[in-house]
Amino acid sequence: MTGITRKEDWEQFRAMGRAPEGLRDVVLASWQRAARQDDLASRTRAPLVSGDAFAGLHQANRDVLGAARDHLARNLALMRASRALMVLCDPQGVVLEADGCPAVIERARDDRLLLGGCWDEAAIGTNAIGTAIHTGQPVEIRGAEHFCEGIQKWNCAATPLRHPVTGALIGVLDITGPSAEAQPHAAALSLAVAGQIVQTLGQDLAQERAWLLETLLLQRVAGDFILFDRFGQRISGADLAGRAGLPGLIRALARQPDAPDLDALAEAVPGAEAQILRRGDAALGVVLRLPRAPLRRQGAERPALAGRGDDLDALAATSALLAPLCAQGRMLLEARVPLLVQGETGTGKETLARALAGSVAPEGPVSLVECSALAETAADDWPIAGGTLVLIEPAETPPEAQPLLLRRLKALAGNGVAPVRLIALSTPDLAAARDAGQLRRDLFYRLAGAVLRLPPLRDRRAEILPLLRRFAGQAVEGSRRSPLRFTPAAQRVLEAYDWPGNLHELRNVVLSLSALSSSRLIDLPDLPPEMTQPRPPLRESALRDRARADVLQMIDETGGNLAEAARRLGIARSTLYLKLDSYGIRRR
Ligand SMILES: Nc1ncnc2c1ncn2[C@@H]1O[C@H](COP(=O)(O)OP(=O)(O)OP(=O)(O)O)[C@@H](O)[C@H]1O
Repeated sequence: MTGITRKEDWEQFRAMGRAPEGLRDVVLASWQRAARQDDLASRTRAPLVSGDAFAGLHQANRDVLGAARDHLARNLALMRASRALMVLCDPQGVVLEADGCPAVIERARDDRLLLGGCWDEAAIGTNAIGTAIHTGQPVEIRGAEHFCEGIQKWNCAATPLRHPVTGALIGVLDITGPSAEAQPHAAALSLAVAGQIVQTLGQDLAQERAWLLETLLLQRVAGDFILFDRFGQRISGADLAGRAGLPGLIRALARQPDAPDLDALAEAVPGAEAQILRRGDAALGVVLRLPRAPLRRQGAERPALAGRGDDLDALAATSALLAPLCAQGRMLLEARVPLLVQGETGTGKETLARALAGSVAPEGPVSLVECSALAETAADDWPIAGGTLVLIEPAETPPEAQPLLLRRLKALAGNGVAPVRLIALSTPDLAAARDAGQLRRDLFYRLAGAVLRLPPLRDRRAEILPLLRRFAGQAVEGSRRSPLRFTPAAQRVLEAYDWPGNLHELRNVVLSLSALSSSRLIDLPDLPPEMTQPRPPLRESALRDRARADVLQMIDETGGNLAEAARRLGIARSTLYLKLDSYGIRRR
């Protein structure tokens, strides 16, 4: 602890630039910065931002203001009793909130230690707010340690506030009182209240993250995704942190959700689709849906996820139900019978197709084609020299592209030199799509040489716990966290749940729980409420009515956009069409 800085010390420094003995380093460094600014010494009070600018700052800093509100109110009586003010500033030192002893407020008004006053060092020299911002450390500045004489009537103690997620400076909490009156605990109190505000902000943000995860779970997102909060921090999903500028892009997206820079995003993650998640008017996060493997050209390198021979063995070993499917699939594919793999979303159709392709033709390329993206003219780059062609959702092939698809398939079959193996993956019943006139009959018979049906997870309950453990392990890969464990009660609920989104849903639930759990042990209260709340038994007709109501509500919510409605329901578009048909609803 060093001695008290007297007015003479400050005058000596001003006149001769000589630092008084015992002056604290933090004060000396700040004085030297201030002395380099020509016009600063003559300032008598802090500058004021305009009313409009202040309103903008209030809005921009609403998170920290919201987190601070209760703490400021709770300390008001103490501030009044100790003849002091508690002041909250933004990261540039502009006062956003100030309250305390009325007599002190009156005096502080003259110096503009009030809403909109700017207490940055560059604006009014050495003071606790400005110096805490400059150094990033808590600091106390007493009486004559202030560089501008007009504000030497104050003692102030300030603590920088740091964002609980990003660590960025988000404001300053300051306690100021007259220098003639001792404020022995001001520094400690400023430190304590600043800590409480940051803690509350952290809790608010944790709630936001939980809301984002729940929202995503309810949407039953199929396929791979990455969920970000509005600060560009990844909450769940694949780690693409290495992609240049991705967090910045996500922050920009969440800040300006109505004019997203989709070009920049497409450049960072080609083919990804961004959806802003909003609660009321506030954009709280962004989910990036990652593209499926794109169309692969002949001879293209095998996709990273491509199956290998041992993948099929591993898949077969998962359950007694998958083993015969894997064995039959392999024999059929070896005999070049076109395979149709049929199953609800997330039952593992693509995984099975890749494993089959890898086991039968380990060296050949695996080419995936999204049939919904086929156009009348765009199939020239199909592989025709061996390998496996996987057609995803053939029922979604636009009608105008179906003749071309048929011609292509005929050509592939007739290529005796290096014939292509064919696997089609369909979520809706492809025969029903054929009967509904959605898919040409000749196309259907060319694709469905043999049908492999992947049952939904609710009919493969023996796989649930092993999958749970596998996904829990995947969730912590590359991190120091330990895999989640599940209490017996939680395991029973998870095993009994119906999993309408199948493995996608199971994986999403485990990834989300893993991201949120600090204890690493999941019990009943941690599970999504829809799993633990008892549901009254419904008769079949009531079930159908409810499903119909859900579908219609989603279509309503998406303004009639069927593709979007299907995506949010977690079903293929063709399935939605079939459902609408079965409800007797005509679509445009
Ligand atoms: N046996 C398995 N073990 C572990 N993970 C699996 C297994 N089978 C599938 N998965 C994972 O489950 C998810 C769903 O699998 P997949 O994408 O193959 O299903 P799908 O039926 O093709 O889904 P969709 O109809 O939505 O395209 C994927 O994340 C996949 O990696």
